[in-house]
Amino acid sequence: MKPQYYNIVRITAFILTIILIFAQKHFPQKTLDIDPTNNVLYTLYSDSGSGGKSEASWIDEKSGHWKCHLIKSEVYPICGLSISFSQVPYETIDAEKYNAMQLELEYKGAAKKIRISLRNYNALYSEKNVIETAKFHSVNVLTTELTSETTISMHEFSVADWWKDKYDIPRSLSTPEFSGLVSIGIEQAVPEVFGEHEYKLVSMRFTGDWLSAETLYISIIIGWLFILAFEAISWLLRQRDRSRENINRLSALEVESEKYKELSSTDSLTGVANRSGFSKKMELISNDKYCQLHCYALLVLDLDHFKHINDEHGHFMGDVVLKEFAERVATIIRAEDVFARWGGEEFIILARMQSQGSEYILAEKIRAKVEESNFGADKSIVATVSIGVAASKVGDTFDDLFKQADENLYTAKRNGRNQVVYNSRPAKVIGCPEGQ
Ligand SMILES: Nc1nc2c(ncn2[C@@H]2O[C@H](COP(=O)(O)OP(=O)(O)OP(=O)(O)O)[C@@H](O)[C@H]2O)c(=O)[nH]1
Repeated sequence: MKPQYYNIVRITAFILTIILIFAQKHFPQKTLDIDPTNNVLYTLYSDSGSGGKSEASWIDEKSGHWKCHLIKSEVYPICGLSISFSQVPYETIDAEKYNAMQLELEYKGAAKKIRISLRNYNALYSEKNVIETAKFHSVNVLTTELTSETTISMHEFSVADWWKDKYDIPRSLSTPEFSGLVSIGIEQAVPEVFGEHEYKLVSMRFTGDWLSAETLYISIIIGWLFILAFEAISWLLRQRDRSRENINRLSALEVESEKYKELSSTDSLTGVANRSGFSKKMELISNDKYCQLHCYALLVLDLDHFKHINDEHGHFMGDVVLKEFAERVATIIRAEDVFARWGGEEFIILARMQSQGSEYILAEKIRAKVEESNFGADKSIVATVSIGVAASKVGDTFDDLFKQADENLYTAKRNGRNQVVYNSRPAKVIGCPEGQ
C-alpha cells in the first residue's frame, strides 16, 4: 500500500474507534423472552403437597395471572410460580450470555418483598431431573419496585447459603452460574405474610449485549495492532526494496563508470590503448616488484608516407589502413606487451624483453608483416612502417627510453624508411624472471 493511504486508514480507524466506543451502549441487544408462547411451562406450587394448607390457583393461566393464599400450618409455608423449559426430563437454557433480567410483574397483597429465583443444573453438583439439587440463586425485589418494568442485573443473583449447606458444595462450585438454567421461581420472600397475594407476570426476558464492552475494546486494540503491524511490515518491505534499488543503481553506475574508464583509455578508431590507457598500464609495470621498466624495450612505430596514402586514397581509407595496421601488430605482440596509439599514424609498443635482441626480432617481425601484404578490402594500398627500438637498462625512465627510440625512428626515416633501427646500447636483462 502506498504511504499516502496510511493517513486515510489511520483517520478512518480513529473515527471508527470513537464511533464504536460511543455507540456501544446503543447497540441492539440480544434477548430471550420467557413466556408460554416460547416453549415455557408455568407451574404453580404450594406447601399443600407436603401437608400444608396454602393454595395456589390460576386466575388466568394464559396471561400468567395467579393468586396464592398463604396459610400458616405445621409445614414451611410456600406458594409461587415455577417456570421450566420442558416436562421431565428437564431442558436447560444458557443464560450466561445475558447480563440482565427484565421483569414486569404486577402484585397485589401485603408482602413487602418478592423473591425471584434461578435454578442451575450442573452434573458436578446436581442430580439429573431432581430440580431441588440444581444450584439455587435468588434476589429479593421490593414490591414497591414492581410499578413498571424492573431490570435485575445477573450480578444481583447470589447463591443461597441454605442450598450450599444442604448439599455440602465446595467453594469452587459456590459461585453464581447460569449456563444450565432449569427453572425460574417467583414467590413471596421471607418474612412470610399470610393471606391473599395476587400476581400477574406480564413479561420476563433475559437481555445481553451482542458485543460486550470487553470484547469491543479487545477488538479495537487488536485492530489497531493489526494496522500498526501492517504499516511496520510495509515500511520494512519498502526500505528493503529501496536498498535493493540503490544497490542495483550503484552497480549499474559502477558498470557505466567502468565502461567510460575503458572508453577513456581506448583509441576509438583502432581499439588499442590511447595515451591515457598506456599510462595506466605503465603504472602497473612500475608497481610490479619483479619486473619493472628495465625488463622492457620500447618500439616507436610510424607508418611511412602516410600523408600520401591519405592524399591518394582518401582519409577514410587512411583510417582503414590504421585499423588494419593495429590488427596486424596485435597478432604479433604478446599479451603482456603494451601496445598504444601515440597519435596520428604513430604507435608505441612496450615489449617484454625475452632475451638480448628479442625486441629487435619483434620489431623486424612487425615491419615484415606490414610490408608482406597490401591494405584495404581490395588490398590496393601499399604501406610500410619504420620502427625505432630502445632497450632499457636499470635506471632508465620512460622519457629516456622514448627519446632513444624516437631518435632511432628518425634515423630509420632518414635512412629510407621501412626499416628497424636498434640502438647500439647493450640491453641487459637484469632481475627479470626467465620467460615472464
Ligand atoms: N586517415 C587518417 N589520417 C591521419 C590520422 N591522424 C593523422 N593522419 C594523417 O597522417 C599524416 C601524417 O603525415 P606526416 O606527419 O607528414 O608523415 P608521413 O606522411 O607519414 O611521412 P613520414 O612520417 O615522414 O613517413 C597527416 O596527413 C595526417 O593528417 C587519422 O586518424 N586518420
